Amino acid sequence: MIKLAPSILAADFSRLGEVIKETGESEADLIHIDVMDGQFVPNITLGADIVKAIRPYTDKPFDVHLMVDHPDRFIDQFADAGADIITVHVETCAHLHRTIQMIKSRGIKAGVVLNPATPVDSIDPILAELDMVLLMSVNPGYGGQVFIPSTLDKIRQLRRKIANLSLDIDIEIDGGVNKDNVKAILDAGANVIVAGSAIYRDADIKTSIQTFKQGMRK
Ligand SMILES: O=C(CO)[C@@H](O)[C@H](O)COP(=O)(O)O
Ligand SMILES: [Fe+2]
Repeated sequence: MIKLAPSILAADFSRLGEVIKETGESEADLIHIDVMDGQFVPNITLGADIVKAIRPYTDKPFDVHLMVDHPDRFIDQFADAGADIITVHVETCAHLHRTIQMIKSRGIKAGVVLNPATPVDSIDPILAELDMVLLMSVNPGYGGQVFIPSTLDKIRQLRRKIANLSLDIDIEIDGGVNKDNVKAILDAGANVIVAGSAIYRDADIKTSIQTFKQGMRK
């Protein structure tokens, strides 16, 4: 199933509750929440207390993308705050299998994120344990960057691998996705699309999401 996960990183943080409510009333399938620690990535965003504060504004699943070193330290906090999916970067996990088990032990979905320079093969041993693989199509840290075209080959490679193993795993793409490149990304085999600036740049969030989803269905 094809899904859209608007990234609130590009939203107006001064009215975050309202933004979550409007996104919740839209055709969005998930709400993508970028957590950055100023260590693994050169930027700081928000923590579990903010996720907890916005949780009452919608029932849509929260897709929490952890861009933090040693993510094991924060999994319980984000699960308690209301995350439905937690993804961790393979580049940050010394014991990836343990981290994935920690997430799943909380009864929520678990995914792994790969930076643009990290090969798809690096997660072969853990693939069968995952609900989702997130392929970064920019180097993480900021919204509004340009999509890296070699991501398309990684999507095809990963989709082939998943099909060969008869697994049921979502492929999510994050970074620089817009109405002009989203079809190529879906055609390559991705099924979950993160979009930040392409969605929240417009004041009318619901219409922006509706239009973006129409473009995904074409
Ligand atoms: O994880 C990240 C950035 O590190 C993303 O989720 C961005 O928030 C996507 O923003 P756009 O590239 O769509 O503006
Ligand atoms: Fe993200």
